[in-house]
Amino acid sequence: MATSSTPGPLTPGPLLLRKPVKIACIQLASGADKAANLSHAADKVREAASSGVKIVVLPECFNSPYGCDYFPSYAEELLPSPPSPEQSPSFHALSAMARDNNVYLVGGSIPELSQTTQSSTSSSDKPKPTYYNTSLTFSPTGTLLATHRKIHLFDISIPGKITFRESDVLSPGNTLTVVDLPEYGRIAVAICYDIRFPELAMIAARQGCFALVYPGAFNTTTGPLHWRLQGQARAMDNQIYVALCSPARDTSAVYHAWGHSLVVDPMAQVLVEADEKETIVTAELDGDKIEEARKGIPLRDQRRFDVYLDVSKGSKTGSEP
Ligand SMILES: NC(=O)CCC(=O)C(=O)O
Repeated sequence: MATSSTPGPLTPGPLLLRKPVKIACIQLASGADKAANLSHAADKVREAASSGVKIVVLPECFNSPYGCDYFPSYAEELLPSPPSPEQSPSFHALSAMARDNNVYLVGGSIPELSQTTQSSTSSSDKPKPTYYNTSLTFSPTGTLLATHRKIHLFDISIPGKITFRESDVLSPGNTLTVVDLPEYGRIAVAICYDIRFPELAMIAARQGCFALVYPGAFNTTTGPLHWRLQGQARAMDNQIYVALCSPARDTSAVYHAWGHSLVVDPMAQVLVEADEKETIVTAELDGDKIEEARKGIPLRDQRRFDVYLDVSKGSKTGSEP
């Protein structure tokens, strides 16, 4: 199940990933038709599972176009859990994809609608819609294991290139998501822009995860600069596997995703990387590789938390402003 706490003691090395496991990132081509996107995703999950994959990852906003104008009209209610099929066709489709193919499924992300009632002194309390960018992870029996709401919203402005403000429409989540996959170990799930915040990845790694999994949709400005680099950096910092799963690029859409879904190993080597077209990339994850990396370069035992106990407050010895 998902946890959201401060880091506990490190899990002893060999237990991080109990046995090798094959992961797939489905670089899905989706369009404006949600039902068609769900059905296409189901076909691709079946295809991935037929090659022995046990952990399948879908991209950010896999069932809709990506953009602030689209979030409200594609949003689904996820509460109560499980929601009814009317509230969330995507929840039910993802659960069936996991169950029918006997895989763990990190179900990309979907826009989530949460109807919160504002308490007020007036007699008519009106529900206020709140939207999140939310990732659901299912077990091989189709049970929901974790819900991650994107914590860091994608608000950037690079003049002449790209301006995007998720926070115009979306609200941020507030919890780190670590998911136990009983046969294998733990993974962390976060969404796209979350990858730019190494603190999140480090906490997850220190909670004993063997992989950081990011459904994402970088763009054609920052993608070539930072997508692969971020994946390699998080893997290198934490000596852990990293999987990034993008939508395929659709140049007729408003937002042009970078693509290039990839898997990086604990020594920060890219094991597999797509181009921009629809495809499935797979890689075998092996716990021994994590141990090997950590034995050779023993960062775990060399950290100086006595010096940088809390980065938000500067160094512990504190000579900087
Ligand atoms: N969907 C996103 O969060 C995009 C993030 C991105 O492109 C970046 O540069 O960061």
